[in-house]
Amino acid sequence: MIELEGLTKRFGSKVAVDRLSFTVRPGVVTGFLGPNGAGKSTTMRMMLDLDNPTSGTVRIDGKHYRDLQEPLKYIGALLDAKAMHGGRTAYNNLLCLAQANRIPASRVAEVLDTVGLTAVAKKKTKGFSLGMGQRLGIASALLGDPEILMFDEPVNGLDPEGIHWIRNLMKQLAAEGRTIFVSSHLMSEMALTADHLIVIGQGRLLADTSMADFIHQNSRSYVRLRSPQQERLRDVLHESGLTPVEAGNGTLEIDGATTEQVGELAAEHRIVLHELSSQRASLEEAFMQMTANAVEYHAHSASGHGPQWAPRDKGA
Ligand SMILES: Nc1ncnc2c1ncn2[C@@H]1O[C@H](COP(=O)(O)OP(=O)(O)OP(=O)(O)O)[C@@H](O)[C@H]1O
Repeated sequence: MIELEGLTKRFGSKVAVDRLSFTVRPGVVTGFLGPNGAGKSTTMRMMLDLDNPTSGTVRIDGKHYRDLQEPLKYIGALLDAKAMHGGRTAYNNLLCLAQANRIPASRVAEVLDTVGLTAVAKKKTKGFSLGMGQRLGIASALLGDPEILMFDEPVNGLDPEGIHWIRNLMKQLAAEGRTIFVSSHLMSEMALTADHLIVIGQGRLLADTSMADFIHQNSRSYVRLRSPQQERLRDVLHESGLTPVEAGNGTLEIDGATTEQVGELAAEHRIVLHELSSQRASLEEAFMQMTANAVEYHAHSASGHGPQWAPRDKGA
């Protein structure tokens, strides 16, 4: 378990992390979301004692990081996959880390196997692709067999097979009862991986909720339908107090209705339906909706000369 209480970090006059309090629990994958510059990396660095908080605390299984004996056995992290020694082989990079943390050398081969790098174990890492570097970074996080794992943008540079692999790995580690904390900008991927979400904007906590509740609370849900008898259907819907809206391609959308309600109404009036579905916005839409006012930079698209980045008004 990771517990943050009033965690704050200032860089000069810039408040990068602003009184963050939340708990990352075991047994689930917790996604960490926020627009660029929201303070995610700074928060993760403070969790690992790589940055000192200006105020507030982080506890790892009830203790400060610096009080953990052999911390890699408590918490493993992938923050910067390029942080390996390029002149050393994959095996030797991990062996050095293992020896420095009193982890048995036999564990190196195990984690190389877990991440699929056994065949290149004896190759120097400077020749590694981005994806291989990510896998090696994940191997180093797993080295101490920790109960808590933290991944900053783990799918960065991975191909579809690699993305699928890391998704399953995180789910499997969570199912083993471990605490998994992961940041990503890839919303579609996060939607498939995380059970719980922590969302921050401009250093502040915006949401600490389940994935399902987050999408439910921050997006529109509606019923979509198509019928070859659209005029008649519209009349029937209106008579029942519903307000269908034309959505193009012969499709109607109705807010505040259920598929059961609309389906039964259509059947009652012997109206043929070619489509009847319940629609919910994606995590990406919900995220954009929630963080709209917490994005540091927005593109001006009206110029016709490509995006120009400009600071947004940072009121409340
Ligand atoms: N060492 C530093 N000195 C000064 N400002 C910093 C420093 N590190 C981060 N910041 C600022 O703190 C804010 C939060 O940065 P951080 O990298 O934690 O955000 P992030 O959510 O990880 O962003 P991204 O999604 O772009 O990686 C940003 O405004 C950044 O410019």
